[in-house]
Amino acid sequence: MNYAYLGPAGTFTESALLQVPGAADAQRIPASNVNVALSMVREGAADAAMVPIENSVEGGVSATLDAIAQGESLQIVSEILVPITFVLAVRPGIDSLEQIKQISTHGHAWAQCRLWAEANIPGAAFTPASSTAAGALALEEADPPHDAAICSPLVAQERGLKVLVSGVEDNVGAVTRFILVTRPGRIPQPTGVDKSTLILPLPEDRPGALMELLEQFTARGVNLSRIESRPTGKSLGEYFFSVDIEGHVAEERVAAALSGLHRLSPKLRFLGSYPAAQGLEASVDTHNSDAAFSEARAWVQSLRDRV
Ligand SMILES: O=C(O)C(=O)C[C@]1(C(=O)O)C=C[C@@H](O)C=C1
Repeated sequence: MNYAYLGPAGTFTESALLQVPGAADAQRIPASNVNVALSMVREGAADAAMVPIENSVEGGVSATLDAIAQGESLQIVSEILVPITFVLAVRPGIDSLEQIKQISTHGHAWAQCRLWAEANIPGAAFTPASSTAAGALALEEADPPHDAAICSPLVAQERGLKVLVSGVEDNVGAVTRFILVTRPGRIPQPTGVDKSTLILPLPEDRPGALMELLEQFTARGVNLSRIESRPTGKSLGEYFFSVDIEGHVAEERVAAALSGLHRLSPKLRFLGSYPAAQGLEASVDTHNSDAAFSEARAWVQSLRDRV
């Protein structure tokens, strides 16, 4: 196996990848952005890609949500959670916060440190970097493009960067969720604590259309753990929904919800069922259990057999 990931080395995405069994000894290919990492999988240059999808403070990572919703189909095979803490690393010659005029980091990291930055370096101009590690590595250049970078403590330590302040995040205990993506293939076996990800286009723009889709989950006792709307990019006001549900397609109630959704929105995209990184086994009412579904199906069949 070889793995593409949002690079360069030292990103939080690489920390997530290193949690995948075997990845530490496998070939790891840094990509300059999420689209490049996913294209490498689509084109066969990588077997899998690790990309960020959701942060507990900043919400969904739009680049990933959009890239997996369109283009050739991909499949999520696992998810990894990484606790997030940031340090403020500076270029040589910077000894105080007042000297910082230019700062860089990944947009998602900046959003997680905005209040700290407003209070402590109010005059500093922000330039987005392709990742936290890319912003930090630029500090090593002969003539760095910025005075400071917000990055992981690990990359600062590994590169021997000068850290002026640690723990600059606004929310202690933040977590980012990453997904491991492959070309469509076998779906991981259910573990009892699983998630499934779907892309749901609204079949038509009319009152109650979203409600009808959501009812498919409610009626089968399927819990949603994330729902986000994203523009399709085609015209103003045209959106699709990116949804995570608790449960595995091998479970009857999930399969029944999917089949109802497919009738309402035939262009829906199933992005995979995979083990949840945390959580409890979904509590399923007796009437939504696999046994209740098979019994009901057998009963209806017995009636249809008499036709
Ligand atoms: O820049 C990195 O190090 C990343 O792995 C990307 C990313 C993200 O996209 O959210 C990952 C974790 C942090 O929340 C900040 C940035």
